[in-house]
Amino acid sequence: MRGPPGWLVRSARAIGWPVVSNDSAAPEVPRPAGPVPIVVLVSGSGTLLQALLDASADPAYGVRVVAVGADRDGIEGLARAQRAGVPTFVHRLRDYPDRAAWDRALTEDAASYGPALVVSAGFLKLVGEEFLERFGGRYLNSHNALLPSFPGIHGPRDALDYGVKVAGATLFVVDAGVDTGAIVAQCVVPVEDDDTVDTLTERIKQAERPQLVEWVGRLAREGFRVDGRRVLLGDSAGGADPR
Ligand SMILES: Nc1nc2c(c(=O)[nH]1)N[C@@H](CN(C=O)c1ccc(C(=O)N[C@@H](CCC(=O)O)C(=O)O)cc1)CN2
Ligand SMILES: NCC(=O)N[C@@H]1O[C@H](COP(=O)([O-])[O-])[C@@H](O)[C@H]1O
Repeated sequence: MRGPPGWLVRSARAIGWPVVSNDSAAPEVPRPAGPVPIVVLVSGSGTLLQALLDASADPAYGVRVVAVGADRDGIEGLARAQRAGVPTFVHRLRDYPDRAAWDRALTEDAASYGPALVVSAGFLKLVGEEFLERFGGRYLNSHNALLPSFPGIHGPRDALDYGVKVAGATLFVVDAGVDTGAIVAQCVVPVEDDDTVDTLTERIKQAERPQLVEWVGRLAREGFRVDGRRVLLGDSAGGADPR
């Protein structure tokens, strides 16, 4: 995958946030002062979201969760956002005539908060073309398996069924495939002989939370670009320091 195309760079910059790009014609702009705004998408208990909320309480982290979106009501992830005073929005697939209409509503709501990055943290829906056109190259997903093994929504179960000896989590830049985007970071945990899906899922999450916090912070603070299968941080990407 190439870096974001020129029009996407311009649309990100239109809201005041630089996207480091392969497009040498796209002018660099200085990063605005203040924390980098992110929108987080959730479908469940939201412990990854909580890790981001906790980290962003420290101004030195440099990231602010400006909104939390979900595909369902009544989940602890939304309650965590509300307790933190963060606005929420919900779009249930079944409330829309088709998937494209749902994708458009999700895209528009997320975009209305002006995020520099969107982060899926346990969001159990595939986003569509409109979402990827708006947020392509700046939409991250944390997945509870060591990609490219065990994509989908049952990573720990599929890993156990296969009999692997290590499992883990992958943070990647989402593309149009399912869990196929360029990898930002991976962490590894052992699989124990007596593991159940629940124990392995929890062990993975314990490693996944600090990984997510560390890398969302670095990507947001330093800028990045996608070069083929590699994700390069601002300085190593040869781009201008976004600060
Ligand atoms: N276009 C993409 N959207 C998203 C990706 C992605 O790689 N490409 N990653 C996800 C999260 N994800 C795993 O990390 C994931 C989410 C959902 C599915 C999926 O098959 N969902 C079904 C519904 C399944 C169900 O609810 O039982 C669906 O959307 O219809 C696979 C992987 C974030 N979005
Ligand atoms: N493929 C998507 C997927 O399965 N995502 C996984 O859901 C969990 C969310 O936990 P949380 O709700 O406690 O943050 C995380 O482990 C995340 O990788």
